[in-house]
Amino acid sequence: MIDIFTTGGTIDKIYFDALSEFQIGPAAIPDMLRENNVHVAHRVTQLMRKDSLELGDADRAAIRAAVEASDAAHVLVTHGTDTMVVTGRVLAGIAGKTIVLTGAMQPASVRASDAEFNVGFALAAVQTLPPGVYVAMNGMIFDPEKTVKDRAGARFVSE
Ligand SMILES: NC(=O)C[C@H](N)C(=O)O
Repeated sequence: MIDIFTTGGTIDKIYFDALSEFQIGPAAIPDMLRENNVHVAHRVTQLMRKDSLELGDADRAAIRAAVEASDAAHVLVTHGTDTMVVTGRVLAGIAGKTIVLTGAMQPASVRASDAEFNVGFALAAVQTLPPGVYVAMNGMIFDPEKTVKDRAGARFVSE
């Protein structure tokens, strides 16, 4: 069983035409898994709908509490990329669980998005990596303690 917690971020953004801007909508991952015929046992819980720049300490504590309370050994967290490593650090030290964070640089709702690739990659990572906390983005696995987002390059890099 993979417990999937969604927190928002660009991966879940949808275009609101009346406002001509993107807002965070319902979690993209349930449709994505169904459309891609993913049958691995999983459960999706939307914890919050926030751009990760708006997450505070209380939000991160709530994410940690949800992960700690999960009975699953494999936990996937979808999250905005700007502060993904910050939340990854807050999730350190939860014993016996493989915890993988992923997200997207472009909304899942747009055609040229990295969302499906990243979610597929993260699903593989969460089922195969040993216990610990990882960021799985754009085909690479990162240690949140030693990683930064390179905003200009739209990628993560190890420090
Ligand atoms: N690509 C993203 O997810 C960036 C967004 N500002 C966030 O961190 O929620």
